Amino acid sequence: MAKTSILVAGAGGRMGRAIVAEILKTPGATLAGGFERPDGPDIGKDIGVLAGLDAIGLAVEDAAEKGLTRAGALIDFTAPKVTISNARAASEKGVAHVIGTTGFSDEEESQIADLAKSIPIVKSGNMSVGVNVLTALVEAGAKALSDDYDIEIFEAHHRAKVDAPSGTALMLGAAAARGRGVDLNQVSAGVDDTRAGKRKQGDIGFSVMRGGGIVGEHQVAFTGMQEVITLSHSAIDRGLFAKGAVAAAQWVMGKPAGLYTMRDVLGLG
Ligand SMILES: NC(=O)C1=CN([C@@H]2O[C@H](COP(=O)(O)OP(=O)(O)OC[C@H]3O[C@@H](n4cnc5c(N)ncnc54)[C@H](OP(=O)(O)O)[C@@H]3O)[C@@H](O)[C@H]2O)C=CC1
Ligand SMILES: O=C(O)C1=N[C@H](C(=O)O)C[C@H](O)C1
Repeated sequence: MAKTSILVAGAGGRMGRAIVAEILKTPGATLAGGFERPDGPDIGKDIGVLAGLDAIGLAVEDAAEKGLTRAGALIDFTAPKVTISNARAASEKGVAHVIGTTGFSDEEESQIADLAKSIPIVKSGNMSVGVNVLTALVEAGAKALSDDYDIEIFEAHHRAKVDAPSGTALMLGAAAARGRGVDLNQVSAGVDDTRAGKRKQGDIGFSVMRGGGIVGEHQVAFTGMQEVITLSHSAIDRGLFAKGAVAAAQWVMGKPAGLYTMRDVLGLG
């Protein structure tokens, strides 16, 4: 099998299944296989059937290692600790890594940056074109408007989402902070605290909702005393993120080691 084929971590997950389906319909993309946790319920099942398609004769494996010997890239939408362990395995085998997982600690972020010294890694909290364009709009808005406009980032997701605020909300917060020339860590409200008390001028606030099957909603509001400007993005289908992830895998194979973002993949600068 060509070393340009793509291995899928968490192939039985919500995103894993969407990614398998996207690889199978993308011209030039080949599926190297998929894996789940060793005691997972999907081990041994046909990956195509799990993705809601016909059988393709590839069974879900119980570890990354075997699949990595066949793959040029690993797409990984799992959980932070799993992704760190996969990044180590990918770097031992010299395989490019596309990371969609969110909710990393600062320590885990720096481990990924270290591993990106030996393999090319694309990492983004949101793989859609729309959100990556939206970050540029938010940065421009924050630059143009004074801190008399309160910035609030609202996100809503399905009931099974684990991390909060979402990776996308944090990307949008970082874009707003860049526009204002401030450090997000110094001005973010709502990430760790309760939001009780008056709003502090210059704070970038985060609000979170969880419910049902919401795929992903994000809004950035700039609220002044006389007007509100709202920029927003709605994800209608997970295939959106899968499409971005497969494009990232095809883009990153053969690139020099380094930590890349979807803005690099999409040529957004
Ligand atoms: N960047 C982006 O554009 C997007 C990012 N995401 C992020 O992707 C991540 C996954 O989301 P989602 O698909 O909804 O979550 P799911 O829980 O549906 O999928 C994660 C999958 O990983 C599996 N898994 C757990 N441990 C391992 C292991 N050791 N090896 C291999 N697989 C393992 C899980 O199995 P089990 O359930 O049995 O534990 C599950 O099947 C989240 O962090 C989410 O925020 C989601 C959408 C878009
Ligand atoms: O968990 C999800 O579902 C999603 N996670 C990503 C995030 O944390 O922003 C991207 C998308 O919104 C869906």
